[in-house]
Amino acid sequence: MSVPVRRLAIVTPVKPAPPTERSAVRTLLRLWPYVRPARARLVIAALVAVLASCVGLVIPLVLKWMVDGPIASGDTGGVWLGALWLLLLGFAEALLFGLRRWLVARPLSHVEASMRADLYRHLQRLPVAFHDRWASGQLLSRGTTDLMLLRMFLAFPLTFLFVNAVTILVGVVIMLLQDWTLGLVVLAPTVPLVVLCVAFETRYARVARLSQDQVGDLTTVVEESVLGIRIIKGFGRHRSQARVFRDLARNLRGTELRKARLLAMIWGVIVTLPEIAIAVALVVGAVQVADGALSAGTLVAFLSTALALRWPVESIGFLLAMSQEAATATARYFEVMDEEEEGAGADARGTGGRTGRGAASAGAAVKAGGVLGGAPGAADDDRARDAGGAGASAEAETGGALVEAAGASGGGPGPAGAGGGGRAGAGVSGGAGDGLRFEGVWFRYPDAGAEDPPVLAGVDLHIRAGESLALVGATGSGKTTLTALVPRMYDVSGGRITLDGEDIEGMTREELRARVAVAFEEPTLFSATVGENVLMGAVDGEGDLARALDVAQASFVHDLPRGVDTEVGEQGLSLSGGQRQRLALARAVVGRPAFLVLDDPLSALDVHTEAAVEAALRHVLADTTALIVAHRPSTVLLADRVALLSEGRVKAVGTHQELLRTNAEYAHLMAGAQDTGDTGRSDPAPPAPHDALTPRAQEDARR
Ligand SMILES: Nc1ncnc2c1ncn2[C@@H]1O[C@H](COP(=O)(O)OP(=O)(O)OP(=O)(O)O)[C@@H](O)[C@H]1O
Repeated sequence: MSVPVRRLAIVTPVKPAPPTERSAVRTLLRLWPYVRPARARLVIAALVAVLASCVGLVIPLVLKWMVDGPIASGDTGGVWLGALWLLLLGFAEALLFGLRRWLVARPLSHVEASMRADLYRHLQRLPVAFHDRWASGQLLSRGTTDLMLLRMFLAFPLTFLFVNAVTILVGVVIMLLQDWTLGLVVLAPTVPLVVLCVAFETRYARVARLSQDQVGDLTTVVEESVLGIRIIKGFGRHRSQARVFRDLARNLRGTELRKARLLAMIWGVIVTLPEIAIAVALVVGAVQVADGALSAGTLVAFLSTALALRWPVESIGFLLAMSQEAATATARYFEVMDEEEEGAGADARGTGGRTGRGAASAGAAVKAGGVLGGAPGAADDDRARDAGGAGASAEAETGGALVEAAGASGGGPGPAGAGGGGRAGAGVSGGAGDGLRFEGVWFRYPDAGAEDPPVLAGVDLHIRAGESLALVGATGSGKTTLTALVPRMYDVSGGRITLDGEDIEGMTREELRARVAVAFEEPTLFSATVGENVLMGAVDGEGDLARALDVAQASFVHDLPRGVDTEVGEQGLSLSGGQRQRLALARAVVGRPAFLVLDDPLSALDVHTEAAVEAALRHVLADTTALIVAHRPSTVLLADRVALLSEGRVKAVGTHQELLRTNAEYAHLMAGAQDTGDTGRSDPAPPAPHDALTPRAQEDARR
């Protein structure tokens, strides 16, 4: 039994880069909402940088004045004055650049932080189906490396592409004014440079995207290796895992080298062409000075200006490269941000498991005709709830019982239409106190192929208020999937689920999660204290911690170094599997939920602890409506009735003994469980003497 988590893959394939429909500029413009609050500072910083660059351009003019004036006339005082001006100008330039940096540092770190916070918030709200699809490393790299690239872009290339453009323009005007023929010589490489830069940008965009995706894949492997270190060590998979890592690292290195080659090429061209032009201008200028057509001071000023423009021109190559990487990072960031969040209520249909619509037509028909028909596409929660309530009461009038009518007979609704029609006719939902109902529920995972059969194909099941029902089925029959639909980890593809007659899709997430608590076989704990982990199950973080620990037989926490205040470490790996499961169970019951969904929550416990937990759980279950996935007869016996899930439908419902007698498939499944050591006892077996147990079981039993 497993929580439906992302399918395990040692290497997650690179997410293919979407076609680059947007230009880099249009992509980068999407950053505007984040940059907006910092706009004033950015503009001031850019103006300060332009001023600093222009101050730099005045230096050649002072040189010209010195060469043609004080130096030519031997005026020592004038030379000192010129030198002082040069010193002041250089100092002012440095000061202004420092000011620019100071102006942007704080607001830009704020931009990065708020983008990261938004990404995190969004990730929390994306449906489970999204997380099934996306490798965690891809998400991590978007939240770290990509955002760092964006901050660097906003701090540097964004300003300097503008500043350098203005500087080059002013410098070119100064050169043309000094000697237009020399100016034209220096300007000659402009056209080939622009053409080359455009070609470079296109090629670099592709490689930059590949590299950033590969960083994401590498992050995934590192993360999986760290989290799965026990498996890797246990199975001696160091070498194969290292090989996977090496291959990905080699690919990334190859891509980085391609980036470096492209950069080297463009930089080489950007540096060489202007240098050649300056050299030609120097020769032509020297000839003109020799001919007396140009003053030496003008030539010095011209060449100094040309040299002052070298850096703004040369830097364009890597500024473009950084901008391109920022555009890719922006695209990657918004690929995640553009994913639709789980909605709060009825209008949220379609967020999770909605891609299997085709096979879901029967259930959809039920929904359209019966329950939400009165308010299709209800725009807000209240309207949707009204619609759900109306549907529920309308159905209540028709009388009858779903499970008994359709499920127990084994003749569930057919795949297309029959089920919908049947359900619509026989559809019955009570109001308050109706318990938990699955009505013609269809489900297909969003990433399933169109030809794959749905996991659930018209499930009808009614768990009466206060009743506990065990769900039994062969492995892969869809038990975990069915339980995941109740807290809306996925949305049904068709049909509906009601709590006390109210469609769960008409409820807000908060409302739903306040009423339903879940515990899975694979318990997930967080890096927090035991108490915090358990109290996560209570709506407001408040609950009867002691009672919950008692129900889950988790008294072992009192033996931990700091009791309930003990930190459990990352994923609670410092605890045993059984201890983690008991904490997860405590978390499920701490909020005293009206509905409890337990996915084989006792599988890791030894028989005696299981018996003790079951005894305590019986009291909780007495006033809770519970759906319990069970593999073992002992867990089945916790429940009032049992439902057999097979081929996507509920094939039989009854008590354990009834089904053992009347249903061969059920008897077979339970016989299998007994063969593997379970007794199928109707009461918890008396604890065996401690010395008959494994050391872990003995320890657990003692506790
Ligand atoms: N996230 C997912 N994406 C796509 N298919 C999935 C996903 N999770 C489960 N499945 C598929 O859905 C089917 C039902 O799986 P599910 O985990 O619900 O079965 P189960 O009855 O709980 O099995 P078990 O008893 O082994 O845990 C399986 O065929 C499984 O491969």
